Amino acid sequence: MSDNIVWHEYAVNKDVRAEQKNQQARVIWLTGLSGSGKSTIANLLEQKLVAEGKHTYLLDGDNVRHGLCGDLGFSDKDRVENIRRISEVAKLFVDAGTIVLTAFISPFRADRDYCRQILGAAEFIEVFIDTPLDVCEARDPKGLYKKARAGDIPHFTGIDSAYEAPQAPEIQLDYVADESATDTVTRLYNALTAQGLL
Ligand SMILES: Nc1ncnc2c1ncn2[C@@H]1O[C@H](COP(=O)(O)OS(=O)(=O)O)[C@@H](OP(=O)(O)O)[C@H]1O
Ligand SMILES: Nc1ncnc2c1ncn2[C@@H]1O[C@H](COP(=O)(O)OP(=O)(O)O)[C@@H](O)[C@H]1O
Repeated sequence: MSDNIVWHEYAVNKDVRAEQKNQQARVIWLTGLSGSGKSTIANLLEQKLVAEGKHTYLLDGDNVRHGLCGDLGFSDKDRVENIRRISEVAKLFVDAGTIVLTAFISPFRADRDYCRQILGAAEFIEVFIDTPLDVCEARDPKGLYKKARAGDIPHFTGIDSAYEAPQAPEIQLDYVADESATDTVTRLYNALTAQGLL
């Protein structure tokens, strides 16, 4: 942090903004391997929340890497910086009273915990999409696993770059063979409401 900077408090704060939107602002942080279903699930869940009149914003790995994080690659160091920036952006959206959905691999526990720490535990909901590597690889929606196995993509998560599974996520979505994405999202939605997280 720079020297000589002082935080300003404003009258219109996070609570006022969230109350105006009639919702509890928070981050629903989806984490899992490439192909585990993060983007698909985030997309369907956001549609469901918007249909209920909620105010949302979806931050997606591939999309953010086209702009804000366009200078970052997939070394451990760059992934740490990627998740740090996303965490700060998510915090700003929560400050704006928004329900934020994030869809990043976010492979390192310490980086997810950083987001939990800067937001506060009540505002950070970690959702582990626990789709096994062999299923993700069989799906291979973008053909990236095939390229990674051929040696064309170095540091690919699950192949030659680590994924540290959450140890105590608020919600764990266990893989259910042949379950549709819509049914998985219903499972997630029901878990969120049952725990009073929406
Ligand atoms: N080396 C390597 N490892 C993993 N993923 C790779 C890699 N190279 C490119 N991609 C594509 O980038 C998407 C992951 O970006 P993220 O910002 O979510 O990654 S991270 O959280 O910083 O680890 C990821 O998107 P998803 O498949 O949606 O997870 C891939 O499309
Ligand atoms: N139950 C499910 N939940 C999520 N995705 C599923 C499910 N069943 C099959 N899929 C498919 O798996 C792929 C997941 O890809 P994607 O959402 O891009 O994952 P990620 O964002 O984690 O890389 C999609 O092609 C999706 O249609």
